[in-house]
Parts: sequence; structure tokens; C-alpha cells
Amino acid sequence: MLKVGFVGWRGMVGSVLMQRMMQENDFADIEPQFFTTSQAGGAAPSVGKASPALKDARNIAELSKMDAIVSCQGGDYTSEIFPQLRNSGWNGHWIDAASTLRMEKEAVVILDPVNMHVIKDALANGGKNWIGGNCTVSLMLMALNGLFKADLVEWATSMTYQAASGAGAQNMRELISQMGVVNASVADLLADPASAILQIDKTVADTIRSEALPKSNFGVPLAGSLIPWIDKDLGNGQSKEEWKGGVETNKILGREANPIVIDGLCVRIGAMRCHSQALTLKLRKDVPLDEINQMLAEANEWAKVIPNEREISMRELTPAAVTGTLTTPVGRLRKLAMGGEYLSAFTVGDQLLWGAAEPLRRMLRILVEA
Ligand SMILES: NC(=O)C1=CN([C@@H]2O[C@H](COP(=O)(O)OP(=O)(O)OC[C@H]3O[C@@H](n4cnc5c(N)ncnc54)[C@H](OP(=O)(O)O)[C@@H]3O)[C@@H](O)[C@H]2O)C=CC1
Ligand SMILES: N[C@@H](CC(=O)OP(=O)(O)O)C(=O)O
Repeated sequence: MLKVGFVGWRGMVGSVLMQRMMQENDFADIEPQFFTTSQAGGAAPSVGKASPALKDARNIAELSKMDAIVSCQGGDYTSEIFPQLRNSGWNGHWIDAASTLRMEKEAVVILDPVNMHVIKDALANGGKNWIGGNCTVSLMLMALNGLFKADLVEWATSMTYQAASGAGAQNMRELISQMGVVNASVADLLADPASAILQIDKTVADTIRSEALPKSNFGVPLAGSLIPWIDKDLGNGQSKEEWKGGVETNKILGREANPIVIDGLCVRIGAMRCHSQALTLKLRKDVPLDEINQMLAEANEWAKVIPNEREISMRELTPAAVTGTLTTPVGRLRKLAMGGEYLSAFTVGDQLLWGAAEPLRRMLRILVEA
């Protein structure tokens, strides 16, 4: 049985991974050992299978006993530990949620419903480094898999609506706290049906701009507002999150030599854990919409086509509907006024499931079943 070390299992991404592994009974087929950077010697989490006490996640000798290590601990941990482990001669499988190693030559960015061929080729060639993709990229590829499979996309531009969870657990809490402060500032006025809406609006605006709004994590208001920048400033007008859209998509698809141009704008909005994206795609040819719908629906079991109609779009193509599920719905599909090769699309996906934990879980299964 594969000996699997887990690091970062109690963080937000790690907890979702543990939930999914328990739901799918994945622990039955592995021998788990849990590691920690802060609580060595403590009890292992309860995952339906006994496992030894927590070991120190910086102990290279203990880590080296594992056949595979799954890390959701973050990029700093990966940067510190991964080189030491490899330099020590460890030749096990490294499965990681952090972005640190994604663009390394030996690393495969994993999203098996989309790139099983890339994963299988790498496995056959002795690949050992399996890295989860950026959440926005993975969710876009899950939803639009059919168009990429058919090699129909000439270029694409995305405008994203990214949830607070992408910035971390503390940011999710801060968003809710901001909402609470805003609500409290006008609670009396809201309770009075005769109060003036402009008074409510002014009080809300003053509150959002005031020092009373908690913003130590985001740095600026998110509730009642948005943040048009995600991740680092690359200095050329592009954010790092926007850069990932192009490079990671092409790496996942295994087409670095013949890349599809993908670029856009990434924006944080006040959703909890679902990223949404509006896309404009230039197709290589004018394919009828019903064929496009069919390709998208058939590409994988999670991409669900939502008819481009008002009621169902409002009901099913939203973070409220999708959160906590593995479905990656795609809708608002129509040919744009620019011509038959120009397609619009809107997708929503849970960024902690297909955006983070699920590709790692499935990669571990691929190794178990190999
Ligand atoms: N958030 C996201 O959307 C995505 C994140 N990722 C990657 O995953 C990494 C981890 O992200 P995320 O899960 O959000 O990180 P978290 O901050 O939730 O968890 C990281 C670690 O913090 C430690 N920790 C300290 N205090 C607590 C606490 N009160 N509760 C839980 N853990 C605590 C734990 O380590 P220990 O047990 O050792 O103390 C834990 O493993 C990111 O750095 C990123 O590289 C990838 C895709 C998406
Ligand atoms: N940057 C993403 C979350 C994330 O962790 O991305 P990456 O795995 O590429 O660092 C967001 O803020 O929504």
C-alpha cells in the first residue's frame, strides 16, 4: 500500500481535500501519515482510518519514508522543503497545491479530465512532480474542455469575478465582517420603511470608506465594492493572476510549443468560494451553437451547459447555486455581434474543489491505481 504523507491537511484547501477523500473512501487504499509545521506529536485527524501521531513537516528523514507527499501547506513550505527532499535523494511523488513549482520543466500541472494524456505521458517517462493549477485556470478549462478538445479556440479573453476564498481563510472571514459592519450601520434605517434610500446609501458609502470597516487582510473594502487586481504586479500592467491564465492553460494542455493566446482581467468580488468568469472566445471556425453546446456538455461529467435563458441562468449559473459542488456550469453561450466565430460564455466553479483540492485527490488515485 502506498505510504502517503499529508502536509497542510488542516488548512482551508487541506480540509476540503480531507472531506473529499473521506467521501470517496480514498483512505482505504493508502497508508496515511500526517505532518505538521506546528503540532508535532499531536493526534492525527480522524479520517476513518487510524494513523500514527503527527510528525514534523520539516523532518526530511521522516518525509523521505513516504512514497508520495501531498502538500497544501503553501508556497513558502514548498520552496523550503522540496529542494531539500529532492537533494537528499528522495524519489517519491510530490503532489502540491502551491504555485511554486508549476512552471518548472519537470512539473506537470494536473487536471486529469482535461489533460490525462499529459499526465500519462509524464508517468511513463518517470514523472514525479504533480502540481495543481491556478483555480481560475482549472475552472475555466473544466467548463470549456469541449472547445479545447476540439481545438476550436484561436484565442480567448476572460473577465473574472473571483471569490474571497482565493485570498485565504482570513479574507473570507473579513468579507463577512465587512458585510456585518455595513448592515449594522443602517439597521435602524432599514427597519423603517419610511426612511429615505439616499440616506441609507450615504451611510453605507461613508461606512465602507471609514476606519470602522475591518480591512487588515484585503487592505481595502470588498463588501459593497470590488478589487480590480489579484496577486502580484508584474510591472507591465498585467497582474500575476492574469499572466497565469495564458501560461498555465497552455502548460495544462501540453501546447507550450503552439500556445493559444489567453489574456484578460482578474477581479475580486464579494463571493465566498466560487470563481466566475465571463469569456469572449475567437473560434477557428463558425461552428453552430447547438454543436458547441453538445461538445461542451459531452467533454466531461462536470461541465453542465445552462441554456442561455434568463430564468435558468439566474438560478443555476451563480456562486450561490454552485458553491460546495463539483459542477462547473457554463452558460450565456451565444454568438457575439462581431461574427459567427466570436462566442461568449460564462462559467462558475467552486475554487476550493476543482480549483484546488480535487485535482490533487484524483492525482493520488491515479498513482494508487497505476
Ligand atoms: N486558498 C486557495 O484558494 C488556494 C490555495 N492554494 C495553495 O494552498 C496553500 C494553502 O492555502 P490555504 O489552505 O488557504 O492555507 P491555510 O492558511 O488555511 O492553511 C495553511 C496552514 O496554516 C497552518 N495553520 C495555522 N493556524 C491554523 C488554523 N487556525 N487553522 C488551520 N490551519 C492553520 C496549518 O499548518 P500546520 O498544521 O502545519 O500548523 C495549515 O496547513 C496556499 O498557500 C496556496 O499555495 C492553491 C489553490 C487555491
Ligand atoms: N490567486 C487565486 C488563489 C490561488 O491560490 O492561486 P494560485 O494557486 O495560483 O496561487 C485567487 O486569489 O483567487
